Amino acid sequence: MPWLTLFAFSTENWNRPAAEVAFLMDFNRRVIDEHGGSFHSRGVRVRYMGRPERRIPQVLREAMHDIEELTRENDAMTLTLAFNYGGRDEIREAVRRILDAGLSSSEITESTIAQHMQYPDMPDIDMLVRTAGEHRLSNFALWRLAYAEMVFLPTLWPDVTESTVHEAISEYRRRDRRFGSIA
Ligand SMILES: CC(C)=CCC/C(C)=C/CC/C(C)=C/COP(=O)(O)OP(=O)(O)O
Repeated sequence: MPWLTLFAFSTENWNRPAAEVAFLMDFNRRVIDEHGGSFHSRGVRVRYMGRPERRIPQVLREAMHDIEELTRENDAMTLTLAFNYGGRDEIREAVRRILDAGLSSSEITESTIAQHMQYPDMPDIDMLVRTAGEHRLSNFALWRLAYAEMVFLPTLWPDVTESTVHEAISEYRRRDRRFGSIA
């Protein structure tokens, strides 16, 4: 199954001016209102990654929950919206779960950490696309990006079209993924 994850609001984005935060909350609500039905009819499973319980307006939290429930059984693709999400926060949460489960230090492997993240079934990321000419991770998916191919584009997010996506995929196909090996 293909996986696509969009970084829609970070744990640091609360530091933006209140009007911008309100815009992003509203924008994300509109994504659900305007596209939720089409995601469902195309068999897309929509999931939210991050901390919905913290500071998110209730009306948006309910809409997030509803679209997750509606699309739960879909299997054409998983669209994860990283919302109120931070890569460090995700790792911190996994460590907390491991301690709560009473695991001892000898039981901690890389797989144990991955298995205690919010979505243990989520695979490592193959390609990261960062838009707007920025060249940083901004606390996104730190664990799963270990061997991701990074594609940086000058295009601003609102200007991204299908052809921008094809361009990024073509760039990815030119890459030689070695995972620490030599071949
Ligand atoms: C549904 C959807 C995909 C909405 C998109 C709206 C959008 C582009 C929101 C930006 C949110 C975000 C997490 C930016 C990450 O970089 P940053 O700008 O917070 O980090 P930086 O300050 O390090 O550049």
